[in-house]
Amino acid sequence: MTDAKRQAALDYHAHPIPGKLSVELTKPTATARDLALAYSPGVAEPVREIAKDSENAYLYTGKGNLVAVISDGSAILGLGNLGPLASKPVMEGKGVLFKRFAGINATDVEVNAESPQAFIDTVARIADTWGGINLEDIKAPECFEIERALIEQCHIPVFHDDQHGTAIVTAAGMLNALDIADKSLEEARIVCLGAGAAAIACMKLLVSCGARSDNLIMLDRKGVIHTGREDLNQYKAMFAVDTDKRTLTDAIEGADVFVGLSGPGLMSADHIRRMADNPVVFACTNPDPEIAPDLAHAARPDVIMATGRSDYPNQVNNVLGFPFIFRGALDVRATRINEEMKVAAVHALKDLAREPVPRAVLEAYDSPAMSFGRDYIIPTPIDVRLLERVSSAVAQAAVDSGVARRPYPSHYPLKTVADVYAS
Ligand SMILES: NC(=O)C1=CN([C@@H]2O[C@H](COP(=O)(O)OP(=O)(O)OC[C@H]3O[C@@H](n4cnc5c(N)ncnc54)[C@H](OP(=O)(O)O)[C@@H]3O)[C@@H](O)[C@H]2O)C=CC1
Ligand SMILES: CC(=O)C(=O)O
Ligand SMILES: [Mg+2]
Repeated sequence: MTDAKRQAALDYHAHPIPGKLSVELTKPTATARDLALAYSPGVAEPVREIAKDSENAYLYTGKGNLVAVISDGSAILGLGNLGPLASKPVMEGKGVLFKRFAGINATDVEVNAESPQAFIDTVARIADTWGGINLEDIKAPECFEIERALIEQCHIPVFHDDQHGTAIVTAAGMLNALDIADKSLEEARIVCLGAGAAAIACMKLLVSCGARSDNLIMLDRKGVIHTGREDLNQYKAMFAVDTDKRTLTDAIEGADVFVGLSGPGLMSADHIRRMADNPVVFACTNPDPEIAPDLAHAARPDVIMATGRSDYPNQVNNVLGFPFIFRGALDVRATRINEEMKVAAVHALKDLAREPVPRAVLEAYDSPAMSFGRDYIIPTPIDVRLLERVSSAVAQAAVDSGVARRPYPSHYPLKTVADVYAS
């Protein structure tokens, strides 16, 4: 990043007031009567109702439209383990995206936990406060057990965004990219650099969408994950293949797809030159991808290239998923976010990319034209139709799969965030 851009980012966060979110009032507070309703004595009435039946919290408090974004700061973007407080700008940022794109109020919570169990205990004790929990930037393998335990212990949807949000968006983009390359997921030879939270979940979902495990090579810091290794945790071991390939240079030879969920600058021009025709490269590490798009395009004019960033075409980033997935889940009061809901989100995203792009998106991206093709494999986050399509698909899947506690919303489809409270 240039010095000017770095300073612009710091100024954006510092001015005119520090941070990116604030709390707003939803009720009048001007008069003594208002205060007597908002606080003492009026507030005692909803207290009594919630004590009688906890479901009344959805009626009398903001719980039903409130998501916690919770992190321990152990895997902040691709920056590594920088601790809970340093993760706060990202968690506030996720809150901004929840509100801006799906009308969901979000509180960020940064937990200083000495162990995964301490993290689980802390979150489980306060979970009832929210309508849902979005776990964020927690490193593997701890994230898997943390998510499993919290899903079991909490009565609200718990969703590790770096796993499932990323996997949903990656699968949608991948199906479209391979279609454009005239290849199929079933036949594609895939290399995944990274074997952490995002990589494991992305590869699991690609396999359940049709990719063949024996066509897939995953690498961690020590190289190819193969059956001869004795240092693999159970999550990596699921992807161990019987091969004599050991390095990225070995693995990438002739590959159709590269997915990077690892660290900055780890893919070279030489690597990309070794790939098959029309290679699909998702260099998704944030903020600096495994290979810069300019370098990738210079090395391979036939590349179909995506990054996690907003300033290049094809942003494969979980921002396309989590706001709308939680919107749909909250609106039917789903008990969890299950596989059916995730698959519904994949198809809604994939299909939307094939439709004409609204003028508002072209203006926001200062682009004369965008249409389904190499530089537009997935919708942009600014596209208001995501709210309509993804939230509806997720809510319907929740109802159909039996995890919804409310019927499909009568005020759906949502056309803008202003429709959120229209029920
Ligand atoms: N675009 C998007 O929407 C998203 C992008 N990401 C990106 O994915 C990356 C990983 O995040 P996450 O899964 O949450 O983090 P984790 O800490 O869970 O996993 C990181 C993985 O990257 C591997 N890795 C790190 N450095 C190297 C290296 N030099 N060579 C090979 N492998 C390496 C690690 O290997 P080892 O296991 O050996 O330590 C580990 O498997 C981040 O950069 C993040 O920004 C994540 C979520 C969403
Ligand atoms: C996008 C995101 O969640 C990450 O890079 O961690
Ligand atoms: Mg993240």
